[in-house]
Amino acid sequence: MSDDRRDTGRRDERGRQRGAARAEGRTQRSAQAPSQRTRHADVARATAYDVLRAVDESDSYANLVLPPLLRERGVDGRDAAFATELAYGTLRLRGRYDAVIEQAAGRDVARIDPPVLDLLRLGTHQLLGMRVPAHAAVSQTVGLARSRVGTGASQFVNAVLRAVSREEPARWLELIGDAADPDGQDPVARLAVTESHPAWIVRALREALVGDGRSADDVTALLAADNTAPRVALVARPGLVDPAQLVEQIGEGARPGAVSPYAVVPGSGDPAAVEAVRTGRAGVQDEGSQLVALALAAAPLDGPDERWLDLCAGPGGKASLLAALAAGRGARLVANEVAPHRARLVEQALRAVAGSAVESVRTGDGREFGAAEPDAYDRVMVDAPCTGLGALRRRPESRWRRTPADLTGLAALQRELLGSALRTVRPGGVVAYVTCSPHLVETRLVVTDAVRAAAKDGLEVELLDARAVAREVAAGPLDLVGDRRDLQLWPHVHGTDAMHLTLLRRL
Ligand SMILES: C[S@@+](CC[C@H](N)C(=O)[O-])C[C@H]1O[C@@H](n2cnc3c(N)ncnc32)[C@H](O)[C@@H]1O
Repeated sequence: MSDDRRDTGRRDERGRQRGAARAEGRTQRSAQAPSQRTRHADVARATAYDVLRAVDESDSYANLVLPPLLRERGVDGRDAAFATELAYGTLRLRGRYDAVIEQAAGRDVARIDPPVLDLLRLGTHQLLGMRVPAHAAVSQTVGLARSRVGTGASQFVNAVLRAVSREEPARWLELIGDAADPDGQDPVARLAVTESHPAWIVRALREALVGDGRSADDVTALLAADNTAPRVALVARPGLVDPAQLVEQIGEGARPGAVSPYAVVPGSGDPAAVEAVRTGRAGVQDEGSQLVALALAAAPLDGPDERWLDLCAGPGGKASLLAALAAGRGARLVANEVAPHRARLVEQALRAVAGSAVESVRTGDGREFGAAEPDAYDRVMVDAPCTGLGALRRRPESRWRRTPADLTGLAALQRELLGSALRTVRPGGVVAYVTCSPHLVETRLVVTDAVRAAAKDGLEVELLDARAVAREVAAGPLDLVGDRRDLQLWPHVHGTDAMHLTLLRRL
C-alpha cells in the first residue's frame, strides 16, 4: 500500500492518530463532549467531500479550495489535518480506489453517480489508506451520504463499503492488480491501478528513469513517492535570514534540509505562521527548486556577472532566491511573467529583497525577449511551464487531468522560450532550462531541438555539467547515476520534486 497509510499509523474512530495528541501534549480535546467531537470529525469529512465535488464539477484545484473551506468552517488542528489527508489522499489514490469499488460494487464506476462515487472513494480511503476503524469509516460516510445524496444512495454506499472492508488492503492490491493484468504480462497496467496513475504517465516515468540511467524497476518506488504527501521545505533567503537561525526560531522538529544549503524542514505546524515566512525573508519552496536556482547562480561564466533574468517567474519562488543571491553579489534581476496576476505574486515574493537587486518585475511574453533584447543578460532562468509530472504528490488531482495531448503544446512553447533565452543571454553567459517534469519530451528533446534551431541561426552553445555544479552547491552528497551532463532529481531518491536542469553556455 502507499506510504499514505504507513505514515498515518493506526487511527481512532474519528480518524485521528492514536496517542498523537498525548505525545505532543495537546490534550484539550478531551474536554469536549463526545457528541461535539463527532460533529468536528463530520465537518472534516464533509469538507473533504466538498473539495472532491469542487474538483469534479468545477475543475477546481484541491489545494486552492480546501484552505478557505477549512477557515470558513472553523476546522483546525487535527481535524484540519484529517480533512486534508482525506481529500488529498482520496484524490491521489482515486485510480486504485475506483478499481476496488468496481469489484466491491460489481459494476463499472462509470455507472455510479459522481457524487455517490466520491463518497465511496472517501470511505475507501478511510478503510484502506487511513486505517480508520471499519465501523467508524462506514457509519460516518453513510451518514454523510444520507445528508448529501439521500437514503437510497446511502444504502448502496453502506453495502459497497462493507464489501470493501471485508478484505485487507494488501489483498485488495492483489485483486485489482490481477484484474488489470490477468496473465502477469503487463506490469504497466498493473502498476497503473495498484499505484494509481494513468498508464501513459507510468510509461513516461519509466522511460524517463531509464533515460536518466536508472532501472525501469525504480518506477514502483517513484509512483509510491507520488502517493505520499510531501514534506514542506522552507528556503532561508540568503542575506535575509540564516538557515541555522531559522531552525532555532522554529524550534522543536525543525532541521536543515539535505539537498539545498538554504533549506529548513520545519516539522509540524503551519509554515505560514513562521515569522520569517510572513515577512518574506523565508518562503515555502521545494528543495529541488532551490537547488536548480543555486546551480544557475553558481554556473561558470566568462566576463561580467551583473544582470540576471528570470524569464517565467510567476509566482516568484526561484526569482526571490535568485534576487537574494544577486543582492549578495552586486548583481540585479529582471523578473518576467506573462500572467498579470502571477506577476503581482512575483512582486509580493520579492518584497523582502533589497530594492537594488531587483531591476524590474515585468509582465510580458518570454518568447519576445530574444528579439527585443539580444545579448542583454549574463544569467537567464527558463523555468518553463510544463505538465508538472514531477510534482504529482503536490497536486493531488493533476495526474487525472493531464493528457498526452498537453505535451505537444507545452513542448512547442518550451522550445520557443528556450530559443528566446539563448538569444537574450550574451555570448559567454549561461541559461538554465528547468522543468518540474522529467518527461523526456519536455526535457531532453526540447533542449536538443532548441539548440539545433539556434545553431541554424548561427548561435552556438555548449552544454555545461549541471551535475557537477549541483554537487558543488548541494547541502550534501547527491545520489546521481550515469555520466549525463543534465540533472534529474527524483522524489523517491532525493525527496524533492522531479526537477530537471540543463545548463547551457552561449559561445
Ligand atoms: C513553472 S512556472 C514558474 C515557476 C517560478 N519560476 C517559481 O519558481 O515560482 C511557469 C510560469 O511561466 C509562465 N508562462 C507561461 N507562458 C509564458 C510565456 N510565454 N512567457 C513568460 N512566462 C510564461 C506561467 O504563467 C507560469 O507562471
